[in-house]
Amino acid sequence: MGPSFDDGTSLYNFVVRDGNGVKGMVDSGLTTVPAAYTQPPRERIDKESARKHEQPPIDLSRLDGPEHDEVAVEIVRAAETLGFFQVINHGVPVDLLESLKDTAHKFFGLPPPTPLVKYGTSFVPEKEKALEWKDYISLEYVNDAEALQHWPIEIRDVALEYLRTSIMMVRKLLEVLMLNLGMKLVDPKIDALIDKKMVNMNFYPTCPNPELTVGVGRHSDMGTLTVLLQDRIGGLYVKIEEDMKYGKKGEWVEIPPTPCALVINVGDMLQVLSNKRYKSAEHRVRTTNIASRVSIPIFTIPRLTEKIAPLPHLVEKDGIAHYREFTFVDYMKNFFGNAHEGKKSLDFAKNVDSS
Ligand SMILES: O=C(O)CCC(=O)C(=O)O
Ligand SMILES: [Fe+2]
Repeated sequence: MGPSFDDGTSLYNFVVRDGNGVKGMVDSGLTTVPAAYTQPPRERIDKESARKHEQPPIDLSRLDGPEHDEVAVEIVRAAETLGFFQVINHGVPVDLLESLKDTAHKFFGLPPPTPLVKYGTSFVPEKEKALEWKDYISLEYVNDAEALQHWPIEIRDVALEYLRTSIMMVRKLLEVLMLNLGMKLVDPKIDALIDKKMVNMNFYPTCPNPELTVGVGRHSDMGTLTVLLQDRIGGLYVKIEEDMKYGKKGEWVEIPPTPCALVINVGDMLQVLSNKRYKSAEHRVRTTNIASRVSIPIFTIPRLTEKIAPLPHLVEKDGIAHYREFTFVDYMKNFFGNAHEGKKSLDFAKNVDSS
């Protein structure tokens, strides 16, 4: 008889303690998802009704030429509207993107236990509505030497190269976005906003009941900017915050997999600093019964002790501060102390006077 996934303890033991992951459940021949992974109806994803977001990717190589200002406007527009956009000619080698996806598939194909891989979400049943259909590994970057020492050997070299090349791009994007907010940026401020970096590898195993599950539930990213590499399977949906030419408020649009492109999204910290101009959009990921999917995000977050608040001259201009000042570490504790619930994490920083 195969393992039982009906009660929380044996599920936890199999998936987490014994390191089999969601993938291990699938490989054991499971035909229906266990109750713990079944989402309440309002969280399920109706993939038929989601349209694709059809904005073409932004060509970042144009930032270095005579069209710099036009590209800067495209970046700012994207951050102010959907909060998600795709970029090409981003400086991250295209063959590296391919090897990252291959490496992720191979890594998650290794027999368990792979001790550094975390399975499911927080496994705090009183907080989670239902678990996510996902296995992942999170690599925190402190410096090259520590990464070389602690990151799993199978993935560390490609992950480091990805981080190195992506961060140069993140810096350029942040300069454009901050300059548009009227901030003359000296490098140290940018550095403080992207002081901490994490490379995650997400593996979404094939799911027997994709209509009942989510790969990742509705959330916004807590940091500054996120870079995301997705494979060709697709399934990343973003919620539109206000009516725009390609969609209506509240509608979900899919960010279509685009060859050679990276996805960029605004995190909560940029929404706060910009006093709500830039959108840290709610997003989620569906599962499929066709094939497993990998995605590889880089999260950039501020220094833990950094004080975050809307920029004072924006508050003056707007006549209101939509957020109060807080220390980033407190924001982070609140973020991880609660289950994903859309953009609720931002309530922590909301000013009582703000609508
Ligand atoms: O897998 C994806 O496409 C997105 C994952 C995501 O939103 C996250 O890890 O924060
Ligand atoms: Fe995310």
